[in-house]
Amino acid sequence: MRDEIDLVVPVKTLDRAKTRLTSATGGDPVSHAALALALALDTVSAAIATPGVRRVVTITSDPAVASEMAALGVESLPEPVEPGLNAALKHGARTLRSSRIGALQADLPALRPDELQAALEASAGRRAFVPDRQGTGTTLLLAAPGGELDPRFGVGSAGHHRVSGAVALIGAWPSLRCDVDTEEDLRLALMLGLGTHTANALPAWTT
Ligand SMILES: Nc1nc2c(ncn2[C@@H]2O[C@H](COP(=O)(O)OP(=O)(O)OP(=O)(O)O)[C@@H](O)[C@H]2O)c(=O)[nH]1
Ligand SMILES: C=C(OP(=O)(O)O)C(=O)O
Repeated sequence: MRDEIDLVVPVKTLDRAKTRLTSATGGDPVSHAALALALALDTVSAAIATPGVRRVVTITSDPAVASEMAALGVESLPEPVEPGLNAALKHGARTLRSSRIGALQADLPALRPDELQAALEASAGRRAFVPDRQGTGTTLLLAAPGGELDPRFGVGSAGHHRVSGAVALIGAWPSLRCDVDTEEDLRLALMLGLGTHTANALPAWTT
C-alpha cells in the first residue's frame, strides 16, 4: 500500500496576506484578496488531486477562505490563540493526529500533482523539506511517519529546517518550488502554467 500523508495548509486572513504582492493588483484591496484566495485555491486543488495525499486541511481564521475551501471539499480549522505561522501549523498537526503529517505553503498556484507526488516519494519516510526556488524558504515540510512536524517557517526557513535535521529534497519540481511572494514570482508561475483560479484572478499587466 502507498504511504499516505495528511497536509496542513496555512492561509492568512486575506486582508493581511501577500503584502509583497500588493503592487501587482494596483493597490485595489478587492482584487488583492481575490488573488491571494486564488493562490490558495489552486494550491489546495493540486494537493487534493495528488494520489499520496489522504487529506488536506487549511488553518485559517478567514471565513471567506473557509467557505471557498469547503466548496472544494476541504475542511478548515481556526487559528490557535497563539499567533503566527508555526503555531498554526503545530495546532493543525496536533488536531489531525495523522499517521504522517506535512505542511504545504498556500502560495503555489502552478503546483502540479505529479511533482508533489514525486517529492513525497523522494522523502522515503524521512522528515524532509523542499526549499523554494531561491533555496532560502520552504514550500513543503514533511514529518517522518509517526514523527513531529517541528515547523520552523519564517525568514531563512530552509536553513532552519536543515539544521533541525530535516533532509533537503531538491528535484526537478519547478511548480512545487515556485512560491509566489512577488510580481516576479507571479510572472514565473504564469510561465510554468497557473491553476484556473489564479489564471482568472490575474492582474491586468499579465494580459
Ligand atoms: N494560518 C496562518 N497562515 C499564515 C500565517 N502567516 C503566514 N501564513 C501563511 O503561510 C504561507 C507563507 O507565508 P508568506 O509567504 O510569508 O505569505 P504572506 O505572509 O501572506 O506574505 P507577505 O505578507 O508578503 O509576507 C502563506 O500561505 C500564508 O498565508 C499565520 O499567522 N497564520
Ligand atoms: C514563511 C516562508 O515563506 P516565504 O519565505 O515565502 O515568506 C518560509 O519559506 O518559511
